Amino acid sequence: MSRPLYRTRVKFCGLTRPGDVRLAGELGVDAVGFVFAPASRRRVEIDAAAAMTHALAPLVDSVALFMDNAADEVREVVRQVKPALLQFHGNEDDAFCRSFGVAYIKAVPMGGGDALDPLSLHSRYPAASAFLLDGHAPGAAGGEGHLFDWASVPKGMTKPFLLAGGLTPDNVFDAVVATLPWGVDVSSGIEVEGDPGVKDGARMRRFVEEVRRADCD
Ligand SMILES: O=C(O)c1ccccc1N[C@@H]1O[C@H](COP(=O)(O)O)[C@@H](O)[C@H]1O
Repeated sequence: MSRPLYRTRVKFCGLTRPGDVRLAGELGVDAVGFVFAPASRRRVEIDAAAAMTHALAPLVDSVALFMDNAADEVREVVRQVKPALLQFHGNEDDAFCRSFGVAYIKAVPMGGGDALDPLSLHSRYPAASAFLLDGHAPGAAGGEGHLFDWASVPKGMTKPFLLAGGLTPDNVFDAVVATLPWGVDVSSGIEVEGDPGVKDGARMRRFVEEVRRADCD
């Protein structure tokens, strides 16, 4: 399939350091994610995330990630961090996700082995801006580098989808060519080994280069 002038969006997730946020912007990344999921090893405090937004380059979005957080906490993040998008990884329904007045992405676990039915997904989350197809199993958290079979990405997605789960600078070229996603989302694949939340500048750079190479393919 030819994709003239197509640009795959890139989101770096689980940032915990202002310097990584700054570098993401310099590399031309479209969005950075701050994790508020309760049990995450990359969870940041609300005031730390708000401070990191000052390191965002112009035209780079911030995304706040949740997994079954209480509504009050989501509201407080929205108030203080002012994210452009919310990303939900738990059992939140459409009414909950859209109740904060901020566009949202719904994560879909692809690691359970069941075929994904795009029609039922779209009808369960009619207000979602996009879906994030992630490699973890249903009920599990993301950010653990779990790949899934890209052949299971359904063809009939009428909303944009982000591909996630186990992406690295070494496989993202193949991932983009195989699935033609709206965007890709990565966390552990651009980190310093064994240090969740600490991104590796060289891996960040190579990840973006590989996405751009795929866009020219
Ligand atoms: O990053 C986390 O700690 C996290 C916690 C709970 C839900 C989702 C989480 N991260 C998301 O998972 C994807 C895939 O991560 P990886 O690249 O496989 O490490 C990541 O893009 C985050 O959006």
